[in-house]
Amino acid sequence: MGKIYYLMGKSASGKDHIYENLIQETALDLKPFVLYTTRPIRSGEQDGREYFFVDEKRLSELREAGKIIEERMYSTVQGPWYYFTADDGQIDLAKHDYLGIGTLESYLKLKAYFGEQAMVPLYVEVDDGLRLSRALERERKQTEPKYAEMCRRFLADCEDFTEEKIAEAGIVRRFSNNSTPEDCFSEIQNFVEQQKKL
Ligand SMILES: Nc1ncnc2c1ncn2[C@@H]1O[C@H](COP(=O)(O)OP(=O)(O)OP(=O)(O)O)[C@@H](O)[C@H]1O
Repeated sequence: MGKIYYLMGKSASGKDHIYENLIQETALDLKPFVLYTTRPIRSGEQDGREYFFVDEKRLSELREAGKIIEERMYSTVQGPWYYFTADDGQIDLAKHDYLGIGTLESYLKLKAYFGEQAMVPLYVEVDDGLRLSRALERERKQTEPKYAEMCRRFLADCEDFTEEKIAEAGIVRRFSNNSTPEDCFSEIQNFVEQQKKL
């Protein structure tokens, strides 16, 4: 039976970067598990790669069709943004292993939906000061930097990723991304290789 490897961590902890590297590692043979969002696409992102970028009308259609596994709404400085996971036929655990990115909350809902044995959490951590400076550096490179939203995300993370919530989600193993991206990636790569042998 296949597994869903699920990357989690606070904003700017390096999930996208690690995701890209893991997906490209052909030996791991992980298929992308793509979530949906109604937030505007950022420069450098591609529809169907980081997320499926859809509008609220599409979300309503999927809701009405009973296809939503989990959904979250964030009140941002640009209005409400929805992030959601849909049972749209992309997952076939009889055939493949998958890699997704999400939150603790979505991880718990996926665990309830697909079963605990199907889910492997990959929790990435970076010291707050370092993470904030990486977030700022990343935002500066955007054509229209959204600093207020960056700050909101940083503060919201403190509530979304409390130690209690991490423990409640059953997350024990943590991967530090304080050092180089290569160090963090190779630690996760080794872990996934071990898991695939189980
Ligand atoms: N180990 C590292 N050392 C230095 N910079 C890093 C490292 N890992 C990631 N970065 C940089 O930090 C920034 C945030 O990384 P990334 O966008 O991958 O984070 P994320 O967790 O996907 O963020 P978000 O959840 O906000 O989308 C990027 O500019 C990335 O290039």
